[in-house]
Amino acid sequence: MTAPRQFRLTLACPDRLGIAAAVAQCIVDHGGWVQEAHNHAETDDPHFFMRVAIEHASLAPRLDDFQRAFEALAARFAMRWSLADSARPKRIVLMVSKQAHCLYDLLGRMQAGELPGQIVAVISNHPDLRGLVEWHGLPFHHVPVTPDTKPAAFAEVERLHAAYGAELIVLARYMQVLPPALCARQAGRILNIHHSFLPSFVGARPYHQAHARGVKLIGATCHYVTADLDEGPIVEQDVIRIDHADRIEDLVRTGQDVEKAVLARGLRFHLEDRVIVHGHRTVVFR
Ligand SMILES: Nc1nc2c(c(=O)[nH]1)N[C@@H](CN(C=O)c1ccc(C(=O)N[C@@H](CCC(=O)O)C(=O)O)cc1)CN2
Repeated sequence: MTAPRQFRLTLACPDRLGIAAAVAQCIVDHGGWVQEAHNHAETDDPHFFMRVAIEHASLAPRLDDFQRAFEALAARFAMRWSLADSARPKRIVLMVSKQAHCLYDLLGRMQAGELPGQIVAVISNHPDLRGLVEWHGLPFHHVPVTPDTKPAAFAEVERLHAAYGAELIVLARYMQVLPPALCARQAGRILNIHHSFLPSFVGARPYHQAHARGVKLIGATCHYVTADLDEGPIVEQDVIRIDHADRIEDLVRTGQDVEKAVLARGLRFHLEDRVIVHGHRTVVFR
């Protein structure tokens, strides 16, 4: 059963009286039929966040009028907003190094029609996973990264990103640090799966750190990528219990299942326009 086609309106602005009423009125004035609505008022730093799912057929006939009217409303409330069509899946470039578990999972979800987005290509700094990707009928690009070649390598990544018309990069266990300029140009459009329950154990070897520390819970974190390693706004997290008998390889095996589930959930929230970034934090209308 395919999900009903809808527009997803998301917005954020300084909080004040009448925002929700004005938004609802603008939708009704243009025949919009609301199917789902969430809002959140941040009290510490007074800000208002809203996501409204509108039946596509109800608004489509007057879409241009609605967008003009909403632009005027947005100016009145100093709002940042976006309107997405659920029938136009976002184009995704996956990046991976050698570990395949998250790539396998996302390719499987794509194959099963579960992923509300379109994977258009895979980029890796190793050749190892070419066969798996091409078996799924997707283009694979091997872009090696060494300290000397890093600037040219990421220039090639950005060229491919533009060539595929990508709207999202997903780091599915990509083990190279992205340069600040790329992070800035694609702010809010790069997701990473980090194999720890952040802010604990940043870096490339969190399972080793977790084992050494003797923690009883390990986890994974899906976050937007910024120039500051593993510091980006968090979209989704989860944990799983371990114990004294677990060796590092047991943590890696157990953790992989959490990584796959957290990345799939975080990616779906982004693809369904359920995430609004606010400074260093996110509002997620699950
Ligand atoms: N600008 C950013 N780039 C990346 C981030 C990020 O948050 N900001 N996350 C990483 C993923 N990651 C952990 O989740 C991670 C990957 C790699 C390293 C690291 O230290 N890499 C070494 C090389 C390691 C190797 O070759 O195996 C390095 O780049 O020198 C830390 C954390 C993806 N990129």
